[in-house]
Amino acid sequence: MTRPTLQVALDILELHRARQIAREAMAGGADWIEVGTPLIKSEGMAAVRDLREAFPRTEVVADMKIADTGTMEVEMAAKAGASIVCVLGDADDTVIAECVRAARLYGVRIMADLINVADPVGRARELESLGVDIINAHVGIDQQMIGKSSVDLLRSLAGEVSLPLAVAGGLDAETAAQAVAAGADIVIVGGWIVRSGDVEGSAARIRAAIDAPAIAPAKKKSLEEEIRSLFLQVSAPNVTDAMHRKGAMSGLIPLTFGVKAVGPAVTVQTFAGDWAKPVEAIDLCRPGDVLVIYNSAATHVAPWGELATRSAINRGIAGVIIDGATRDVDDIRALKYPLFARACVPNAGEPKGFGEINAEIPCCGQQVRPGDWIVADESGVVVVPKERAYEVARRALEVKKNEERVRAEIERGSTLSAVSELYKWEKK
Ligand SMILES: O=C([C@H](O)CO)[C@H](O)[C@H](O)COP(=O)(O)O
Repeated sequence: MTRPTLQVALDILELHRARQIAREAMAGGADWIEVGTPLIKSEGMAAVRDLREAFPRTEVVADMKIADTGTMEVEMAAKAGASIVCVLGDADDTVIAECVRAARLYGVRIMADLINVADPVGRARELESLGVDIINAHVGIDQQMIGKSSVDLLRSLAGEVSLPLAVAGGLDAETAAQAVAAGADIVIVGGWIVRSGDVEGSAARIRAAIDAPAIAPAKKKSLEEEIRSLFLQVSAPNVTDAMHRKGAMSGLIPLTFGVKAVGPAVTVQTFAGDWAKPVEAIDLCRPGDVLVIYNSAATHVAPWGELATRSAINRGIAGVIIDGATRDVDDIRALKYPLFARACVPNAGEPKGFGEINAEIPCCGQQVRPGDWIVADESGVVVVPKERAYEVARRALEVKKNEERVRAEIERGSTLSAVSELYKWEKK
């Protein structure tokens, strides 16, 4: 088997950072450099020129995602120094044919990207007959967030075309190895390398994985397990960032430090100090649920305390959020239990039995339905609509990964303003 090619996709907005990240990725074992679409949109052909100059002996791939004016775009990328130019596989045949003609004239190759193509196998065959040089089984970043897999797309193409096959979309060391086992000649990795805090090390891990692909049988998780494991890896701020600054409850205090609560909500609506429904709800929760209580935002009387907390622990409840007050905070802290409330007050209420369990409730400025996901840590509490839980969890992990490389650059002595070219990107 020939050694698979590792193409690092520089999906970075700032050229000075892209150049340095490319150096580190090459040191880790990358073969080809891709000037990613976001970099091309941010810096134009200057980015292709710059990276060609910095890496004179490397294949430089311009991810132009050409949709029209094939000749003009291939020509500009080729003249700037690209040796491979990407066209959308979904572009009209006239565009593909023009790209191929221009590529022959300028001595470059064409990679056709199957992102969003309805019939990938049929289109890959057509693209081959139109003369493209490489087919890319690509699942875009937004599509990855709803669980689409580039390795599955690649598998569907195996043996269908005789062109070299590339694969791109959310690959890490494990899935990159699976892609090679499924027939990938070129493995394209963006985020997992370029957003990592250790770019060289991450590239080296992918290199090792694709050079000797050892496939461990994947353990299938349920969707709920998958969502939980993703949310456990991120913070509440990562989650609101992923939701375009939505979902955060306001006015809650984390009463226990160093703990986190993640899980689907069981909701309780009740009147100030009436603790019957909150305590009955404990027995209805499944292990891993989060109990969310609307207690009329009252801060003078508590529907919750130590004995309820001990009961919640016995049921495996992941945490409790109260739009209202709690008492027994010292005991609850000693139990290291994740509890978030508006206030602490010693007054107990009474078990009158008003209210209901598992109806939609307001909670600290947000609406919460049973089954919506809660992510709570020392920064606060976020609610995620159940229909978008997987997607938001994936996006939150992307937010976290994005911060890793930026953090590493600040640790090396830079500042947030310099790393992000803040003045340049202020709204004009
Ligand atoms: O082509 C890409 C995407 O459409 C953004 O331009 C990425 O380079 C490609 O998906 C690889 O990046 P990751 O998915 O982050 O590995």
